Amino acid sequence: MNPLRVGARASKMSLMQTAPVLASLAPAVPTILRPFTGAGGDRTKDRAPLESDGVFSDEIEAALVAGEIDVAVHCLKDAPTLDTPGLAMAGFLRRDDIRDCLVTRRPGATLATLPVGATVATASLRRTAALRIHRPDITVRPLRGPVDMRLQALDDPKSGIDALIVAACSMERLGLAHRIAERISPEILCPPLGAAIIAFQTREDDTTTREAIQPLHDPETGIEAAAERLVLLRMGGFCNAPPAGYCTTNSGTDGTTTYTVRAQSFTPDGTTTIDVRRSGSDPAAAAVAASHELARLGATEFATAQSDGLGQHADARWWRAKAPALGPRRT
Ligand SMILES: NCc1[nH]cc(CCC(=O)O)c1CC(=O)O
Repeated sequence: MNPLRVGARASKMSLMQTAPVLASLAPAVPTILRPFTGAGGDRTKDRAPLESDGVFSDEIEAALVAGEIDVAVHCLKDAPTLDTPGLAMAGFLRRDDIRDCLVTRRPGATLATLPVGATVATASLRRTAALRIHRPDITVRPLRGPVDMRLQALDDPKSGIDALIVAACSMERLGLAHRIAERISPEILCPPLGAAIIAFQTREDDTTTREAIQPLHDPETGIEAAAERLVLLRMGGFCNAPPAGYCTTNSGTDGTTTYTVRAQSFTPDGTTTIDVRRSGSDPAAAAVAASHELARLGATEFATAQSDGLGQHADARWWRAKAPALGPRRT
């Protein structure tokens, strides 16, 4: 068969997570990798625009639509919530560890034992909100850019950064799992919808390519991914904003499978959190039920307020001005 032309972001993490996948398709399916150096890679400045829907993937999707590549590799977390017309997700790799992790400059510290007043670098609203709840003494320093560049900043003693919070799977994909100081419980820091899932996107009508990549697809992850995208769709969320959450699969000894969808929304100053779980044998129904409950408790207002105030999310005063209208802490 003709080689599959695969498009992926050119960051170190993207290339390191994509290369083994390509290798596993050979020799039956030869592949050629085309790296894309789009908007996502070099936004290390904290005044860069928020990571809104599709900012990482627009350029790769355009090449896919134009027929310049056959497969796009995305972190599902960064992929557009709505399928771009003519394109469709064709497979999902088995999910990695969904947890975020703490990476410290000096070994040994955990979120609980970081010194009072330590500086933790993250530009994520979700991570900032969790820090404000669990460690209000910590100074949050906005830091964007590829994970390997954030690590360089951490390791530079002049940066004054004591720790980072990044996805555990991004450290694993970079071959840096040994630098993980603590894998943070999802009860303390809820992962984003679509975390730790690598997705393959093709043209919708390209059955040849869709079949060629089927050996890579993990059905359980596919179901969880679909449930999580449904929550995102219903809540109007996007990569760096609420809601957070995930779907888990539990196979009972009696042959039944139960899906639990957790969904969470919060204000970044940590004053208000909504955290819901819905379970059932139908993952889509669980996702819809969790979304309804989140909306009923006011999360849609959170999401709207978040997207109104994107540039100001680090400004606690802005949040205090908005938060009273959103009601007290619910759960
Ligand atoms: N926004 C950057 C990004 N996009 C996906 C991941 C992690 C990998 C994944 O969840 O698939 C990361 C880095 C991070 O959050 O530390």
